[in-house]
Amino acid sequence: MNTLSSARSVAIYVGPVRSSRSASVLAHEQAKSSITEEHKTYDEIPRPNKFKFMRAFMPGGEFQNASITEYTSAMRKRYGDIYVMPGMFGRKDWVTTFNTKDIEMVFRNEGIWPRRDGLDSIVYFREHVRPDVYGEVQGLVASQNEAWGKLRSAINPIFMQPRGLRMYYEPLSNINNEFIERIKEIRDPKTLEVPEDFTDEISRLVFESLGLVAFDRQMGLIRKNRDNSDALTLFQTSRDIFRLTFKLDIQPSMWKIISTPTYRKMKRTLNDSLNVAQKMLKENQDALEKRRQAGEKINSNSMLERLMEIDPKVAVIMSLDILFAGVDATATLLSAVLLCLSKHPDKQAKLREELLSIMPTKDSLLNEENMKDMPYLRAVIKETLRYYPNGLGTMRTCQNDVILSGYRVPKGTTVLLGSNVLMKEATYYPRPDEFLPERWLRDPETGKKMQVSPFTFLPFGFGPRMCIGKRVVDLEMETTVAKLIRNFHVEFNRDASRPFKTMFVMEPAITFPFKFTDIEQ
Ligand code: HEM
Repeated sequence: MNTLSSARSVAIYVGPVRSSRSASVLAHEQAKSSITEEHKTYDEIPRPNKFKFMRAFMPGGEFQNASITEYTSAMRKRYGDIYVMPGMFGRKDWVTTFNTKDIEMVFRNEGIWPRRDGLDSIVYFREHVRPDVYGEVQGLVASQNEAWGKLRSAINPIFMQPRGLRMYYEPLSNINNEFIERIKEIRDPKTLEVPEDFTDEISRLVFESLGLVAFDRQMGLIRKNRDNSDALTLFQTSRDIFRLTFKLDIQPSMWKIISTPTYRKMKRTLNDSLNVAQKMLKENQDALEKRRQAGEKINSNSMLERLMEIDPKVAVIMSLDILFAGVDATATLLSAVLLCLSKHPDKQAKLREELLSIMPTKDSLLNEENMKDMPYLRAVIKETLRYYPNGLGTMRTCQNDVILSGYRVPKGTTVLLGSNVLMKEATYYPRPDEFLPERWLRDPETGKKMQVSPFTFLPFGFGPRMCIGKRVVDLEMETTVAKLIRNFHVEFNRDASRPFKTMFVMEPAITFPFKFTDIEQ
């Protein structure tokens, strides 16, 4: 069955997603007309020797344990703002660029169905190992071209409109209350510090919140049901997939030639998560059916039910993608916000002042209305995304021939866009090493906002293929940070000179035993 055109599915718009077709055609024509023989050829782009590059990732090699930001920065120093990372073992060359004009050029020419390759091991699993489940619906992270366009058009209204999120304020508040109880339970009564493995607690909180969106239920992993085995499988697998895809798809790997232990682990991990997700969503469907049969009129309009309306298969795939794409990135962002506020107590006090005016009591409920009045909270989160960039940037496969830094780059080339690295450069952000949420607010004297090059602040990507979870992240981060800072004064009394490393996305490199002191009022 073609799941997306089945009779019960919502009307699906087959066309450009958000961006205008004519704008993209125009950009393509402009890009084409400006390519001349005077431009340097693709082969002239600086690059390391393929075998030397491969050896650098082997035991004893320079990049053996390097994060993606470490090895791309080392290469940038050696080759400049644009270079080729040679392909190997069935993976194509990737051009990497740190030039804002190139980044803009690639995005402006991304076409109506922007293509982001790079997760080949997941694509392979979905296409060849479990076609029985995925069939024509590969999910947003893995599909391309028209198949991606159809799916994204169907799902966009569910994720990108604020009204879709309204119903989550109350259950999210319950989850945050549970997290606060958990902090009080586990912190040392004398030092008020939480245990070293607190990042696991943060991940459980984020998993619980995203699980609410993905599976319409609270799994209980924070306190009530910490050993829930299905939930633990989903929790663990969604985190493992990221690490495995880094090893298989970003670092040189031979899995396309021979079945490596890492690929076999990936296959088991993907199968395990799929089995649990299918089981859970079947339980949801059965429970709904029972209520329907009992004469209940069901109109919860949750995100999951709206996905089910499109197709139950889309719901399974999307639920898994929410956890895979969302848990680690959001959990690390929350650790980073707490760290920034701990290391900058003046900013924390300023934020609390704002919170006290909106939340007179510690259990004041947050809603769409009062959340609008929290500009400093939003500035703190935005500045954390700049201060601790989550990864290098994103990728696009060029849909047209383009000129990047004066070189002719042919259609079909994959380009790694290193925009996140630019967020720490003084050329674009004055005083880049200072944590200054104020840079995102209007200057009280001039009334002006900082001018930022739009192609240097893209933590959620760009254009029709940008992160579909951005609004969910905003909701989750804003409600949780507000609740925590309203309840506790947070400190971190350890060295935090290198707190994160970026393998595929950023992850903690140290433990985070924060100190949580209750706020009196
Ligand atoms: C701090 C947290 C997060 C960050 C920094 C982040 C960042 C990103 C980035 C940079 C992309 C690529 C965008 C592009 O290529 O233009 C992306 C894609 C995606 N993200 Fe997120 N993300 C986060 C959380 C989430 C969450 C919570 C969800 C789910 C609710 C999610 C779902 C997705 C999906 C499904 C895609 C693929 C979209 C597509 O290809 O159409 N992300 N994210």
